[in-house]
Amino acid sequence: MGRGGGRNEVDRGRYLFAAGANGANAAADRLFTRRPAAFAPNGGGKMPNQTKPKHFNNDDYRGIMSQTEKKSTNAENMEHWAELVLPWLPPPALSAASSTCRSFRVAAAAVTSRRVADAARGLETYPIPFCNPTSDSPPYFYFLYSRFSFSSIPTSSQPWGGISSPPVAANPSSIDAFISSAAETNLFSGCECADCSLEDECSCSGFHGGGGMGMGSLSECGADCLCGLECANRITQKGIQVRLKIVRDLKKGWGLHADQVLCRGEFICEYAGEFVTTKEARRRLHAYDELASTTKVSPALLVVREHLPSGKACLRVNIDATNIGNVARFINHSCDGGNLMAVLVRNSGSFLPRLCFFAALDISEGEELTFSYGDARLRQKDSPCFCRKEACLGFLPSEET
Ligand SMILES: C[S@@+](CC[C@H](N)C(=O)[O-])C[C@H]1O[C@@H](n2cnc3c(N)ncnc32)[C@H](O)[C@@H]1O
Repeated sequence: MGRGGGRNEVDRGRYLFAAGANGANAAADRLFTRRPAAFAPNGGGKMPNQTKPKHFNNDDYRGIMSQTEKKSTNAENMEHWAELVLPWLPPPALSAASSTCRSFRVAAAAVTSRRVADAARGLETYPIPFCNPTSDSPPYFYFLYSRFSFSSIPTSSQPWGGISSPPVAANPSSIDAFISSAAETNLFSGCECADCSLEDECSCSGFHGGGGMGMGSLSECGADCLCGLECANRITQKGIQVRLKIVRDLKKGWGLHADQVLCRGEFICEYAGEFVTTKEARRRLHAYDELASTTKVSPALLVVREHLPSGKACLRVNIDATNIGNVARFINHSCDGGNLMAVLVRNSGSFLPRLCFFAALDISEGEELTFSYGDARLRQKDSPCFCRKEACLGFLPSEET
């Protein structure tokens, strides 16, 4: 929008918002019922029996009416525009827009409060609110939301904080789209069970202890299976089914907390983000390190190593949730291993595993959810750890790339 155009909108918006659509209509109603003297062409005086003044016909009233209607329509248009545009803006642009006129300021405040109320943008079963008791930062963290991991950026922008239906998120089948030629060459095929919950019947299901980094691994039904999303062997494919919240800590930044009691073994969430190659992961880690020295960036690039059964090879999976991912990107590190158990989950027919979190023990409402970021290896630029556990080593584990 040009400068002049913007100013024009500002002036119109300010005036119209002050008048208000209802106020304008009410004024128009009064015009027709009482016909105040001020509108009489003779400059006033009594209008006996509420009759029309001489020389002042219905067309004059219609003219006044249509002007009033136009103003109220413009006000409605401004509000409509604000609702369409503002949810697409990242915080700096939203704040710039809110300073242009009163309608935009009101609309921007509404967008912000809807963002604070649900980090998941209506894409999960329950809203996941931001809670900031510290006031040391903006009231929410801005990122694009994806319920599941994906292999290429699905969209460069996404509305957040609007009142319309939620944005479309990547779905579990996008994982399978990233897959291997194995499925195409029919090396894997899905199950055809009548009921996959009967373990000995379904070839897809199974839990194996000690996968990558000492984690367990789990197999679930996949894209080639005949069962649907309701299948009992797709626990991790239905998104987050428990109540969570994101709480700000002065030392650790945002952290994910339980907002209900969670039982040991319960599925919490997947670590959703973008699958990147190791070369790209190295490039990004380097860039995030550089940025961290000048800005408050909080990188969320996780490297998972899965040791293959032969013991000789290892599959490395890099998941970057720094800018696009789900709320697992807020899970902080704990030196004692935390209360979450990381499990590698592979959908039948998929080559790449997904990293999923289950409750490692019973968790009370309000408790922070944490896990161990891995073996602590001191890097040159080590970051201090504030997990506040007895076992704390004093610095965060970090990946040697
Ligand atoms: C995956 S993010 C976790 C969410 C992050 N706290 C935020 O505000 O976005 C990882 C970053 O969180 C911070 N962090 C995580 N665990 C921490 C801990 N125990 N002590 C201090 N900082 C921690 C570090 O800045 C780390 O680079």
